[in-house]
This record gives sequence, structure tokens and C-alpha cells, in this order.
Amino acid sequence: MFTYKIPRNLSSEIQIGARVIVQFGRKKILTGIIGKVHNKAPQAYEAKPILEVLDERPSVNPLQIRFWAWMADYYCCHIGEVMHAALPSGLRLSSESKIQANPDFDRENAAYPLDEREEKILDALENQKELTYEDCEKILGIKTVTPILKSLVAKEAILIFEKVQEKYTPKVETRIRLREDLAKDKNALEAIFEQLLGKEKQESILLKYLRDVPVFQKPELNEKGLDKATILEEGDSESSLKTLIKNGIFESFKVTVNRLQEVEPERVPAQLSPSQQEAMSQIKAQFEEKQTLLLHGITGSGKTEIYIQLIQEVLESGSQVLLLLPEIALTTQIVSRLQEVFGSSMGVYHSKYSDNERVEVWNGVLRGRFSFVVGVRSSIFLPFDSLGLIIVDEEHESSYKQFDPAPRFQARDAAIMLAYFHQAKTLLGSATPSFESFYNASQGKYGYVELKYRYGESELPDYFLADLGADRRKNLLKLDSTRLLREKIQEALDKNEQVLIFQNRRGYAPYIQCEDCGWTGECVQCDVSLTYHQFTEELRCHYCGYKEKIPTSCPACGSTQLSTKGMGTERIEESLSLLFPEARMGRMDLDTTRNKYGYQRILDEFGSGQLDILVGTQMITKGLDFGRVTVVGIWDGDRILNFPDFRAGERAFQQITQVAGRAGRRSEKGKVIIQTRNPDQDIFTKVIAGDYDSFFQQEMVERRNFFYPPYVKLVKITTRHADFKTAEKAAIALHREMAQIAVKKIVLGPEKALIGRIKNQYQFESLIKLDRSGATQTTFKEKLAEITEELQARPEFRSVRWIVDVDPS
Ligand SMILES: Nc1ncnc2c1ncn2[C@@H]1O[C@H](COP(=O)(O)OP(=O)(O)OP(=O)(O)O)[C@@H](O)[C@H]1O
Ligand SMILES: [Zn+2]
Repeated sequence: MFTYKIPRNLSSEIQIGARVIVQFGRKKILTGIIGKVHNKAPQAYEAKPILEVLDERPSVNPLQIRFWAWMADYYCCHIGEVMHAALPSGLRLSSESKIQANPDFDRENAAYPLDEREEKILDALENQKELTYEDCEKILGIKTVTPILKSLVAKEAILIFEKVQEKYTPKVETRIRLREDLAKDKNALEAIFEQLLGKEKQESILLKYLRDVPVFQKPELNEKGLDKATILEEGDSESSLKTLIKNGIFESFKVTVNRLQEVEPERVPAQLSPSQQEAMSQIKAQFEEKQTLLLHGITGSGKTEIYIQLIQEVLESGSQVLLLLPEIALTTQIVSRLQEVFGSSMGVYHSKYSDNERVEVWNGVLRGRFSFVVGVRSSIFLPFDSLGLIIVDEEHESSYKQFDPAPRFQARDAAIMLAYFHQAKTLLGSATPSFESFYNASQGKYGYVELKYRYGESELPDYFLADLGADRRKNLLKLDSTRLLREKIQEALDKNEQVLIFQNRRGYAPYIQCEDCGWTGECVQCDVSLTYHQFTEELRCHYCGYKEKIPTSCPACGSTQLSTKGMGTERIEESLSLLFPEARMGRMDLDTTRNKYGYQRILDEFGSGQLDILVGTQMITKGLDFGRVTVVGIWDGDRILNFPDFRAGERAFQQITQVAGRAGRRSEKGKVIIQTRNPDQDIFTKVIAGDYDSFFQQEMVERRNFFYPPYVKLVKITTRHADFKTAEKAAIALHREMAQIAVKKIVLGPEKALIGRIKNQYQFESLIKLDRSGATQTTFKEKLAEITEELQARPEFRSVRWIVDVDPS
């Protein structure tokens, strides 16, 4: 937190949580939030004055400031970084330079001669009070105006100043209504109709308006008017409407409208099944004692309906509710289910929203329009002031963790803390709980409620392991698909059912290789191979976005024997189209869902039966509820197991169970086909048996023996620098210092990171395992901050970056 000076004239406006602006350097204006008002001048720097207070009513509440401070502390970052993540950028200010004539300048008797261009600018300033740089560019018809403006400043002819602007702009709509006195006076209106005799086009527009807006029965409707698109029907001419306005029969006016859609509720919450009801009453009973509760309900057990009932009860009691979802891909389907019940009293908050839309949700929460919000991880930052319940759906999802930039927070864990600040409850829901949450439940720290049956008639699917090796030996493999998978897909297609195919790799092929010399395409900035994208005919780096054209011959040896290796979703889609030419194919991955409605479009097409087979990445694994999906194929079961991480087993169990759970969610029993080279692996046996408990027990033994969470706390520190040697030296220096910190811990590394170089930065990693007891964590984090600060002060390490990741995922 920084300390600013409060100029005397502003002191009456200062309130905690209000936005203020402060000048940094000559050109930069920053937005800040008042966190605390005090009388202690800072020692290390001179406090800058506050230029202006932006809010009459604070934009941020004291609970949020407490929450930000906790987050900065816990995740080892600056509170400014938390604020940056928390405030929608529309609430931060932008500044723009403006040009004004210097009133003291005497153009006739100027001390220095002005050239033609300078004169032109001054001419323009005689007619216009202010100009932007862009205006000047237009006036002079050139791109670089800075030298000219500088010269004008030097000659004291103009002044340049910063004009601060709110980024958020309300949406304004033009509406049209009947002139007020006509709407009150039947005779006057009749006179108008006489006037319009023979002018049929105008008459018909007026008639249609009066049909939609009964001005005498409901004058308030006329006050609101209609927008142009509603008034004009097919065949109506816009010019007739313009004439009506010109002649004063209609008047046009402007209103500020919501960007967020208005939706009316369509249904009441569903009647819960007996087992859902049982779960519901257990949840309520356990919430009497526990702050946090884990709802472990198998896929398709109807957790969403339970959420809906709980949400409604909490809202009725007058408190606010937040429902967190891991990814936007998921929100589309659940949001429409929730909207059926809650209509537009529910706010939706996610990254595909524009800045302006996000500001409207923020303000909607602040002003009480939304007491219920559904959103992705950043919605924990909304200005709630009286939360009663936070639900974290699919709580095991790793996308709850913010990876980059700071704050590198885990939204599930942060939500539990946020609920604590509000004295609210947290409900964690999942069919495959994270080991952390399940462990906490087994220790009695969290409540625990189970839902063991699917809703209605449906049952969990049957699993089949398809042996890739055996099929290859018997020559049964076609385009990397086993006979079993092909048969099951065909059976589903024959019955007009749908198929989901999962592969956790987008693009066409993970890499291309030269058959002669073994060359593979690598990113020029990162130590990773480039992914082959057929559609765009590119090799692309999935880490930094670098791309290049696909080479026609090997850049190393010139051979033309280049071949693609491995399967990405794009290639699987192609293979399946060849194998099932009659099937209608779709694909859902990062590449097909980049625009705002990408998800919606694909899901709508699939949901309405316009597609038979949908290939996708992890986007299709969770939450989706489609009745006609009976077959789920896991293209490469071994790839799922190959995470280089202590969580590999846990992740694989979750991913397979979740994607399998999309099959057979109505009456027809589902089938799940896993293609693998090693069908005998223990994990498959456990997943197929749905034996979460014993899998958990077994993995926990390993975690305990090798000191992994939840038995220890992990902190990962990445040291980054453009020069390999410097990065390595800095990592070693840090390591030595950390080893000295007197707390119970294990320090591993430093090692070259799994991806040794990203965007031309070399990276080394240290992993620290901290004892969970007492003040170990706090002490360690405090000392760590001192150490990195001290190392950063050494000239050789000045441009080294240290990235601290607490609870890395
Ligand atoms: N009480 C109910 N009345 C009517 N339909 C219900 C009820 N409960 C659940 N359903 C239906 O059963 C299906 C599965 O429910 P839901 O999607 O909530 O399961 P889930 O537990 O969230 O599953 P997953 O973890 O796989 O996402 C949905 O189509 C839902 O509409
Ligand atoms: Zn790269």
C-alpha cells in the first residue's frame, strides 16, 4: 500500500474505498483506492498528492480491502497487484494528452518565428478550445506531430495537459415516442390522422405504434417509447419515420440502457428427488456447525438442482450468493439453467464480457441490483457486502488457480477465506473432489455430504478398455482408432445417438519431424516443440503464440520427408470424418471458441442435434448435460496419465470420471471407451470401479511418505532471466539463502524448469515443502520477501525476476 497526501480541499470527500487519481512522473496517471486514512508520513519516499477523488460513493467496500490484504499476504504479492486483478479495467482511468492555446502567448509579437505547420495548429486552436494528438495529426495530415508540438511548447505558444477520462461509458439508445400533448389529447391525435390522409406509409407507422403503445390507457408506456427497430416492421420506410419526427408527431430522445440482457424467470425450482432431499437436509444440518462443506455427488446426480434450492433460500433470507464455475465453457449451459429460475436478477461475470459489461455487473452488485452472481474465478472480487453462501462447483478443477500474473491465487481457497470474512458458508461441489478437500472432510474440518445415485432412471456408464497395441499387431488400427471404438461409435450413429471424443491436445499434431535427420520444429523463444495446425497451415507455439509457415523441406537437412507426429483434436476430427463420412462433426477447443459466442454456438448445435460427433479438449469434460450422448471415447488414455506431477494420478482419475460422466445421462446406459497401450494399469481398474475412496487412500500413503500436500504446504519459486548463467547463479544464491531460514522445511532444487526457456527467458525452479504447523508459513514468507529484496539489490541480479507461487497447482 502506498501513502498519498490528501490536499486540504479534498479532505471532506475522502472515504475508505473511494477511487482517487494520483500523478506519477510527468505523463502517467494512476487510479488508487483509499484503504486507510492516517497521519504517518512515509519514511522511504515523499508522499504524492491526490489529484482528485472520483467516487461520491465508494466503489470498493472495507471487506474487500481486508480480503485484498489477506490475498497479498498469503500469495506473496503486492496489494496493488490484487487491486489490479480485482477492479474491472473499466473502473480504472485512462489519461489522454490534450493541447490548449497558451493564453499568455502573443501571436502577433512572438519572440520566435513560427513555421507553416505550427501556424496551422494555432489557427485550429482559435476555433477549438482543446485538441488531441489525433486531431493534430488530422489537421496536418501527418503521423508524427510530437516534434511540432514540442516546438510549440518551447515557444510558449501552447500548453499540453492530461485530461483524465473514465473508461467506462454507459450505453445510450435512441428511442422514439408520440409527442407528449398528442398522447394526452384524443382530438389532437385525430386531427393528426386527418393530416396524414393519403400518406399511407406514415399513417401505418403511427397506427402500429399506437397498437404497441396504448397511449391513453398506459401513458407511462409512451414515456418510455420504443426503439426504431421495434417501430419499423418489414416494408416500413425509414424516411416516413423521419418525416413523422421532423413534423413533430413523434419525438426522439436518448436513454441510458443496460448492456446486460433482461430475462424473465420461466420456472420454479424442480421438485427434489428423495435422495436429493436427504442431501439437502444433511447440508443444512451440517452448516449449523461447519463453515465449509463438501458435496460429493456422482456425475448426473443433480447437484445443480440442490444449488438452486439453497440459493433461493439464502436469497430469501436477504443475503447475497456467489456461485463459482471453473471456466466459461461451462457457464453457458449452467447459466441458462439458472436463468430459467432466477431471470436477470442474477448477474453473470466472466472474461468474455466486455469491460463495460463488467463494470455494469460490478455496479449492479454495489447498488443491489444483483444479489446473486454466477461467475469465474475473478468474481470473488465483486463488491459483495453481505454474502450468505458461496458455492464452488467442480471444486477440483485446476483452472481455479490463477497461473499468471500475480496474484497467483486459488479461487476455491480464496472463496473459503472470503466467506469467512462475511461469516458466510461455503459449499464445495464435485463428483471427483480434490484430494485437499476430501482430506479436510475426512479430518472433520469440512462437513461432508454424499449423493450416490444419478437423478431419475439413468445409471453410471459401462467402461471398455481398447488395447491400442493389440489392435496394431492384428492390423486393426485405422487412423489411430481401435476396432472397439469404431464399433461403438457406429452403433450410436445407427441409433441416432451422439458421441463425444476427448483428447487433451489441440491443433493437428503435437509436432512435425524429419524422417531423415530427426529434426523437429521448435519455438525460437521457448524450449518446446511447435504444434502443427493444419487449418491455418502454421506451426504454432502454445506458450508464447509464436508462429511460422509450415516448411516444405527440413530446415536442417533439406529432406522433404517431413511427417506429423501424434494426434491433436483437429486431426482426430479429420480422421473421424474419413471413417464416418455420413456423421456430422464438430470440434470444441481453444481454436474454435475464440470469439464471444463460440462456445454457445457449438453447444447449441450439439444440443439441438445438428452434430453427431463432438471432438474436444478438456472443455467438453465437465458439467455438460446432453441427453442423447451415449458414447464417450477417450482417444489417448495414456496421455492423461503422463503429467509430470505428484497430482498425475488424482488428475487422471478426475478427468476420466468427469468425461465418462457425460455419457448416458438419461434412460439409455452410456458406454465409455478408453484407448490405451497399457490396459492393465491399476488406475483404470479404480476408475472403472468408481472406487474413489480406495484410490484416495492409496495415493495418500505416497503423499505422506514423499511429503506432498495436503501433508505439507508447497511454495514454488521460479527464477527468470534472459541469460542462462545469470538465471542459474541467481537461483543458486536464492537457494542458499532460503536454506538458512529457520523453519521446518525441505528445499528442493534449483532445477531447470520443465520448460527451460519461455519467451527467451531461462527459468529455474525451487520447490519448498513447509511444515503445516504453527507460524512456519508466515515466518517463511516474511523471510523470503527480505531475501528476494536483498538479492535484487545486487547489481548482477538487478534484472532477475523471482516468481513466487504459493500452493502451485
Ligand atoms: N429434481 C430434479 N427434477 C428434475 N430434473 C432433475 C432433478 N435433478 C436433476 N435433474 C436433471 O438431471 C440431470 C443431471 O443433473 P445435474 O446436471 O444437476 O447433475 P450434476 O450433479 O451437476 O452432474 P455433473 O457433476 O455430471 O455435472 C439434468 O438434466 C437435470 O436437469
Ligand atoms: Zn514459444
